[in-house]
Amino acid sequence: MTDWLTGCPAPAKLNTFLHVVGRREDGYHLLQSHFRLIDWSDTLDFARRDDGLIRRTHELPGVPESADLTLRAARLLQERLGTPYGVDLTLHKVLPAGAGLGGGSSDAATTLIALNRLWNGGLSRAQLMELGLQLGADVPFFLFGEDAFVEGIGERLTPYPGPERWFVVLWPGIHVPTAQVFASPRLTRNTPIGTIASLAATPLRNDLEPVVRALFPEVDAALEWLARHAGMARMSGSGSCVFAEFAEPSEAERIAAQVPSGWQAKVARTLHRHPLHDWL
Ligand SMILES: C[C@@](CO)(OP(=O)(O)O)[C@H](O)COP(=O)(O)OP(=O)(O)OC[C@H]1O[C@@H](n2ccc(N)nc2=O)[C@H](O)[C@@H]1O
Ligand SMILES: Nc1ncnc2c1ncn2[C@@H]1O[C@H](COP(=O)(O)OP(=O)(O)O)[C@@H](O)[C@H]1O
Repeated sequence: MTDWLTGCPAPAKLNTFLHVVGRREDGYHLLQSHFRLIDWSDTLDFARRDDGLIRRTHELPGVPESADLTLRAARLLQERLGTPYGVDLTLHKVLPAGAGLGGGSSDAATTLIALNRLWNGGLSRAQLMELGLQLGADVPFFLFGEDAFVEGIGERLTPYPGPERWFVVLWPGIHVPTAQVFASPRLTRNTPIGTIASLAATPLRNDLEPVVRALFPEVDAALEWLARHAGMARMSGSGSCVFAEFAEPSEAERIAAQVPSGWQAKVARTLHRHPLHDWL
């Protein structure tokens, strides 16, 4: 049994569309969405400890240890397995947080996958997905590990592979609090439920976009700029990142090169599978 794992990737996702189709009794919203993995990632290192302690060696601005999704994931798995092992973990943060890319959720998913291996946990993909849902609605998707049609609050997943694409992902430099977006009285919560086939024939839309545009002028400006230069633009998840989609990398690079200074642009490509897919 190996006692460390380094350079474990935690890739981001984009929502090519997102419909809010209802609300659960507990206030959580029911969604239908196409989640795609992209090759823009955080990375994590893990060193097993024999004394049961779980420690981080990184700092995350604004995120205390008690809220860090990597530590929360490690503690949850340790408890579930009843293992005597602990870990020193290090997150190399690249992805903007609170940006609709699911970075924190992906960090949590990679932690569960890596520690399940490092601690010889033996949990299946389905068991880890169930555990991951306790950490956040996006976590099961990253454990599923491939493009998916996502329903419920994020726990019902059907494989939904999309074509190879390149995206210009534009980060307007702000963090959007997901809970504030879902709490807005402006949010429409009654988009008709579709099937994969019917939705494939429907124009792509993110129901959270009008709410975020109205609350955060930076997101509105980024969407406007991208629509003008790329001919299309949508927001991912609850923002703040917006993106345009291309069939060729050269076109994406051309648009990214024109992005005004002050905004961060990244050209990202679709991933066929999560890089750690075969670890489960
Ligand atoms: C909207 C989406 C779509 O991909 O993405 P992000 O922009 O966050 O990546 C997700 O469903 C977000 O998932 P995630 O970021 O894991 O959300 P959570 O931490 O579970 O929830 C944060 C808060 O948002 C609200 N929430 C979240 C998900 C959901 N389906 N309905 C909700 O009402 C709840 O108030 C919850 O307390
Ligand atoms: N490891 C982590 N990386 C990023 N954010 C984290 C992490 N742990 C906790 N958080 C908290 O989760 C929030 C949402 O993070 P993230 O998943 O990146 O955004 P989003 O849900 O918009 O995609 C952050 O604003 C931060 O407070």
